[in-house]
Amino acid sequence: MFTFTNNTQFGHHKLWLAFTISVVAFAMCLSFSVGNAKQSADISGLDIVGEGSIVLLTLAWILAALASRPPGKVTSLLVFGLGFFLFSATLDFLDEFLHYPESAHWISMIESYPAAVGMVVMTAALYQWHLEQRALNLQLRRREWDYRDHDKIDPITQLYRAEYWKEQIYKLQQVNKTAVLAIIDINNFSVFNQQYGYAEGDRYLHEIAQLVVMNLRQHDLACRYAGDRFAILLPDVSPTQADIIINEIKVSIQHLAFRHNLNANAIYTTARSTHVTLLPNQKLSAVLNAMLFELERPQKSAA
Ligand SMILES: Nc1nc2c(ncn2[C@@H]2O[C@H](COP(=O)(O)OP(=O)(O)OP(=O)(O)O)[C@@H](O)[C@H]2O)c(=O)[nH]1
Repeated sequence: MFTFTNNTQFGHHKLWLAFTISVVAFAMCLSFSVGNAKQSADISGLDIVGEGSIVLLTLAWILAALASRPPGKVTSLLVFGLGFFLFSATLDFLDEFLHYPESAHWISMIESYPAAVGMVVMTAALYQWHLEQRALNLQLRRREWDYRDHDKIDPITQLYRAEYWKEQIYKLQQVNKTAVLAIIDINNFSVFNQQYGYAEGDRYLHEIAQLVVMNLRQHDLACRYAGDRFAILLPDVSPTQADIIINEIKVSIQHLAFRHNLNANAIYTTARSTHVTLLPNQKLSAVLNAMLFELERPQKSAA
């Protein structure tokens, strides 16, 4: 759930949290200062549930936006818009309990205006969000294709897991496309873990993942296959081009100078790989088994 820990953005939004509390407090002060309590016979339980839920859900939306988003234009517009909406919703909710004298009928009249302003501001926020997402989509190329499912992202490498890779392969096969599949395996990674610890191993895997992504073309895909293995999908590529790309990834990994703690001496590693061209009518599971078998063979054969 939402907490103030590193996993959420709350820590950056103390002012917006204060703004949200102030909006509710201001609406309450305004209503209580001019309204008188209604007789219980005039209070409708159904309206209280309906309008109370709108207030609670708007608050939940604000908290969700603040928990998930970094500070910036989109977040500010979203929370500002939702804040106006919350103001109207709170007034609406409170007038279920309060009766306003003739002289204070303006309060019921102004109730709907902040909501309308809030909607306009939120529309602007959503437009800005769309522009922001277009920029982010470009950064995500080579890590994510046309379908987002955050549950399938591996937290260590920040790449999608093998399941996603396979789904994208099936999609290519469905439209009769040929593609090259590759698996890259880091050599002797268990020895690295033993020497430097699992946490450093995680950091190493993360850095290798960045390298793999950097070496791909814009429309390729890199995923984490399992353990110290990376899965790559190269559509629209000739066998020679695929050879070059995969070889360059391995050379990059070989040149990665990983530094453990404050140690100036770099640690280097090597990787081996296997790749095949998958035709639309081939069975992925059979091809994958053959690739994994190839990787397990003595290292010369899958170099
Ligand atoms: N740090 C870290 N290690 C992992 C993770 N997942 C798997 N491993 C380790 O990766 C190692 C993989 O071992 P092996 O499959 O024998 O691979 P290897 O030691 O590279 O051996 P070869 O591939 O034959 O060279 C094991 O020690 C696993 O514990 C992970 O998420 N983080």
